[in-house]
Amino acid sequence: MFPNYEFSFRPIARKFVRSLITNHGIWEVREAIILRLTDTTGKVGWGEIAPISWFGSETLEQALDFCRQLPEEITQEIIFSIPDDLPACQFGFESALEAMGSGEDVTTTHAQFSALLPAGEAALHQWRSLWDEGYRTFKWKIAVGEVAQELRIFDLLTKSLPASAKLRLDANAGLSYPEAHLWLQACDNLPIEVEFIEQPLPVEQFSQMLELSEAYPTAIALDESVANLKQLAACYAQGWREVFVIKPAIAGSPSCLRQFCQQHEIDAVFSSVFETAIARKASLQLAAELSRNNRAVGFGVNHLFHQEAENWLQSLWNNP
Ligand SMILES: O=C(O)CCC(=O)C1=CC=C[C@@H](O)[C@@H]1C(=O)O
Ligand SMILES: [Mg+2]
Repeated sequence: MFPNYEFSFRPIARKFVRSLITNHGIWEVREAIILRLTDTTGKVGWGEIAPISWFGSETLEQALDFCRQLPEEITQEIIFSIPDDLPACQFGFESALEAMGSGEDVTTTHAQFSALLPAGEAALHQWRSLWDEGYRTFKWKIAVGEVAQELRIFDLLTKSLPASAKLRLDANAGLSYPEAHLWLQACDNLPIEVEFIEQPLPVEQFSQMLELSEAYPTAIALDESVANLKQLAACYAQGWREVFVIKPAIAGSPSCLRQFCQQHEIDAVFSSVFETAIARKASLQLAAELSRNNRAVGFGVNHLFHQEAENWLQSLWNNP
């Protein structure tokens, strides 16, 4: 018989310092659910449910409905039977359970993180302060503005970044097939390394992305195409062996994710979903366990939020 856990939850909302602009649109506020499990000995485990519905996870409302229909006392059996169409809930509850016996924070330096740059020419003005903070890998959103203008900014950016910097481009599925060719050609013979172009085409154009991955030296990373475990397994089964961007907080069950990554040894880049310190800790622990090829993790996003609010959440988590 599994032990019971006292369960409580509440929605939270955190405003981005400045709107996050991607091909998916403009994102002003990051909403999520913070949950707490308390076992019979009084040990507490915090979890976070941070859906991204336009990536294919459940919506925040669906996650709230799921939490509302649960009893105040839940068991591991309930947690491990959360359906696959609620991947953010699977992550939130299972990582809260794992947090009960939580180990120390994973120590990482900024050099092991990739910092997210603002879309458009604002990137030209922001990279230096992030470089000074210690970041050496940067991600820039493309397919937000007009392609010729973005290629011009890209040229300036690759010439202004130090030669040891690495740059990732994230199209959020917003390029056309011809534009993807243009960007991949523009990535050749540059003064800095373009590590990969992330999700250049829509999810349904998998075969075109597989073809692009074999046609150019610059790697392609799937993100929206592999947002949850079912998609991850499907793309692997269809032959994808380049980069997989894994967002643990929306991928689903951490134990199933571990099993998949250990079984298939994929080239994974772990990525933030703009979570609080609660899901960040659980995600970075998974990244530390499952990352290969020494790729920076896409968690250089704290600068996108007002830090005083983040500190309050950190204290909530440290002093239940
Ligand atoms: O992966 C990173 O470097 C930072 C996180 C990040 O870029 C994203 C998080 C969530 C949704 C998207 O806006 C975006 C992405 O597409 O990877
Ligand atoms: Mg992405």
